[in-house]
Amino acid sequence: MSDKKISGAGLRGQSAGDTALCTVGQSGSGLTYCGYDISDLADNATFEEVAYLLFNGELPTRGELAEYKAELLAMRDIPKALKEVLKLIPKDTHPMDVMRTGCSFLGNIEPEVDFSEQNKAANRLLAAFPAIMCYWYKFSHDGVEIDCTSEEESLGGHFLRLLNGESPSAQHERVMDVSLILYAEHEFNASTFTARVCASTLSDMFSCITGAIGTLRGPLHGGANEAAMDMIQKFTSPADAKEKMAGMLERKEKIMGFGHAIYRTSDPRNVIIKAWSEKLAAENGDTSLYDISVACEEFMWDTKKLFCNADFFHASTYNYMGIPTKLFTPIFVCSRLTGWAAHVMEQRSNNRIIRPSADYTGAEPRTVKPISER
Ligand SMILES: CC(=O)SCCNC(=O)CCNC(=O)[C@H](O)C(C)(C)COP(=O)(O)OP(=O)(O)OC[C@H]1O[C@@H](n2cnc3c(N)ncnc32)[C@H](O)[C@@H]1OP(=O)(O)O
Ligand SMILES: O=C([O-])CC(=O)C(=O)O
Repeated sequence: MSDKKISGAGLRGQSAGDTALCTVGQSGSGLTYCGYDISDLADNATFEEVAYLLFNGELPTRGELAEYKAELLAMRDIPKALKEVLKLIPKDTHPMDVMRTGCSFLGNIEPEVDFSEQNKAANRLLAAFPAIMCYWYKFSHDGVEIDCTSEEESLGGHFLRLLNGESPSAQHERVMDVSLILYAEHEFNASTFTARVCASTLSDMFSCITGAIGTLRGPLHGGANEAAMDMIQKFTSPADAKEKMAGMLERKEKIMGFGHAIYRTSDPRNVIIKAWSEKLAAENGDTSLYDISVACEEFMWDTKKLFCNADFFHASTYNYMGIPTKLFTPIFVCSRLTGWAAHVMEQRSNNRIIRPSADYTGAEPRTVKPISER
């Protein structure tokens, strides 16, 4: 697969516009946000700094960061009307549909009136998404109406606090922070492109993000972290994993969490999240899920030259932190919102409606026969 030409269906290999936000597969370890390598950001920045970077083009100073974090902290709670809507959504609804509805409804009651409010709208969603997810989850699953505020310093810590009702350990807070950094931005991926197409019609921020959530939901995109978890938890050992994966490949099934539309030999986010998965496995004392995941990685590379994308080791990482599988993709939303919103702003700053052409493959020109003659 490494020598496969990037062309053909799915607009692969075609440039669909300019961006100053991100490069994928070009320099450094292969992923940069506004010129910063992803491994540098994962080692030396926080998610709030990355959000600020994507929205403003520069990393914040100490003062700017403190101000930004205070602004986000003040916007974490969600309105009563939104809580009432979330309470109506059944327990067996997919949480991505909850995120989509939550985002859309917030746009009903706190609309972006004009583009001068775009940063406010983006920051509001960034601050409120953990509450939308956890309020619905805790109410529908445990019948508990949680307090959606917290004094946790980071958004990652805030999410874990709402989910578990207690402050996370420093290690878990940092893992969540790194995970949010890794998922924040990725150039013209399918969900971001959705957001940009919507933005190009001069639609509002909430519509752009709602559409992007629907696109991220699919298992070929963000939904792969959940699908990978469903798969690895069926494997009983590394040997069992290899045997069952061989069967899946024989049946021409897609193995979720492997392969990528742009990267050819590795996804730079994998090595970072994999290292955290290993640390959490050691902390947990039961390394079997990590060992199984490593066996999957080896098997897929040896047999198909397919590598883990960002999603694969996120599955074991989140599982080791006790996060329910169905919340994996919504966490991706909490992070990627930053990339989506930054692309909406960028599209608006130099807009032309996105409207490609199609090659027609249908019937030759013909006339309508009266219905009595058909
Ligand atoms: C954060 C993210 O969104 S990362 C992506 C998450 N998605 C997944 O993990 C889903 C599983 N992976 C896939 O379906 C694909 O690799 C995608 C959607 C990510 C990329 O799709 P494409 O760009 O079409 O893949 P690509 O052209 O590299 O595929 C090459 C070949 O490898 C096969 N292949 C690619 N990924 C996989 C996989 N995970 N399992 C089995 N076979 C695969 C393809 O079927 C294709 O075979 P073919 O040439 O016989 O048709
Ligand atoms: O770029 C892509 O096609 C998918 C991806 O990895 C992402 O959105 O993070």
